[in-house]
Amino acid sequence: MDLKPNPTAPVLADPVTISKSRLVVPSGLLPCSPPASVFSPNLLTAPRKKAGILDDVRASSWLDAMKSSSPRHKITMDYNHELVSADTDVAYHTWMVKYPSALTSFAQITNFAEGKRIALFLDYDGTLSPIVDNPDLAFMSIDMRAAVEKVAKYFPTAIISGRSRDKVYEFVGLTDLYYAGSHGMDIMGPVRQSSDDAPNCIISTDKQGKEVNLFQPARELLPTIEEVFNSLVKSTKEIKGAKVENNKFCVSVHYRNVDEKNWNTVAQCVHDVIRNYPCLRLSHGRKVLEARPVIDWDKGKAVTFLLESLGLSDCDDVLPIYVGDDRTDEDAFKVLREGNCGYGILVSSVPKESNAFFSLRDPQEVMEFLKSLVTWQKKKSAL
Ligand SMILES: O=P(O)(O)OC[C@H]1O[C@H](O[C@H]2O[C@H](CO)[C@@H](O)[C@H](O)[C@H]2O)[C@H](O)[C@@H](O)[C@@H]1O
Repeated sequence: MDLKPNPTAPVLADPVTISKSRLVVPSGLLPCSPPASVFSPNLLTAPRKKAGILDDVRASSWLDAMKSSSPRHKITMDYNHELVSADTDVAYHTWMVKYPSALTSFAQITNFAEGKRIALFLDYDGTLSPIVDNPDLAFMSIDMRAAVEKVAKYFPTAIISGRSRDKVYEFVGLTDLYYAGSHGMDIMGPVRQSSDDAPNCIISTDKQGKEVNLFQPARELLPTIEEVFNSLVKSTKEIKGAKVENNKFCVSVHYRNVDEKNWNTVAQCVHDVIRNYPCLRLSHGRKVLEARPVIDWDKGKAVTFLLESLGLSDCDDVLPIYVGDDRTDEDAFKVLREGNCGYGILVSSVPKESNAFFSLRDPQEVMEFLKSLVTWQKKKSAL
């Protein structure tokens, strides 16, 4: 799979993912379907398909994607590239013309927010916490936690992560926020006025005993995902550095610490397991392959869902801002861009094609941005 930017292709399209979902997602649930179908109860009716020769081709295309996303193989413009050189510094400044810094454009953002309520959506890894080798040690700093806590006092704030909801809650450790785990497939939010349009919602209680709404559109697949997790742990156990993470509604296979000469073994192991589960598809993040349910649900849908749940879906009164660094965050950027209703902010220290409007270099700048929002809101309230 070639991840190089192609001006004629949709931004960051993932051919493997797309072709697989086209095979199995009921037509009414395809991304272009009208919003009414978003909460269809039939999200999991994926027909069985046989594994075939195409699957081997797909396994090798995943290896290509893994290689092309490594710094030695690419110069600019892709999602897992993490080295910064003098050349890329020049490229970065050129790129920033298209994706200006949210800090230097702060006045523009807040001008647009005049008379509106800001709703804030934050990704976790690479946004609130720096990318580190061991996913279990991706802690956010004390300062960042304080900044998130403050900003959430002034603006409705949600964390939307690829991690399991419990895990990201453990990392963030703040109560006055909303949390969506598994790339938006596990949302704990406020009780909706009407759940007619969201049949996968159940009433539950949060850790403080407060009544909340739990939305888990792939709930039926939990045993399957557990099974896949166990198979992947088993099949990758001999690969030095490989790590399998159970994110509840998706399974992540990390290859950040695997010698590049063994990446093909990782790709093959993952592919060999996933090919037996047509209800799952593969996607690719920062040095990670992820198996996730074939349902028409992503971080973009999660943003729409949370805005509705919070009674904040009127674009005239609300300005949603989504801050994220990875490919799955693009779904949310796209929803905001296409709905012409909010701003996506891409966190990146290298140029990447994106549906975001603005950029921030790293979590440190994210923290500055959050603090600026608080200062701005405080000043406004004091007037
Ligand atoms: O949506 P996010 O909150 O950004 O989560 C996406 C994935 O993040 C984690 O993996 C990434 O960060 C790790 C820690 O810095 C890094 O070691 C890994 O290489 C990155 O891919 C998390 O472990 C995954 O489960 C998430 O899906």
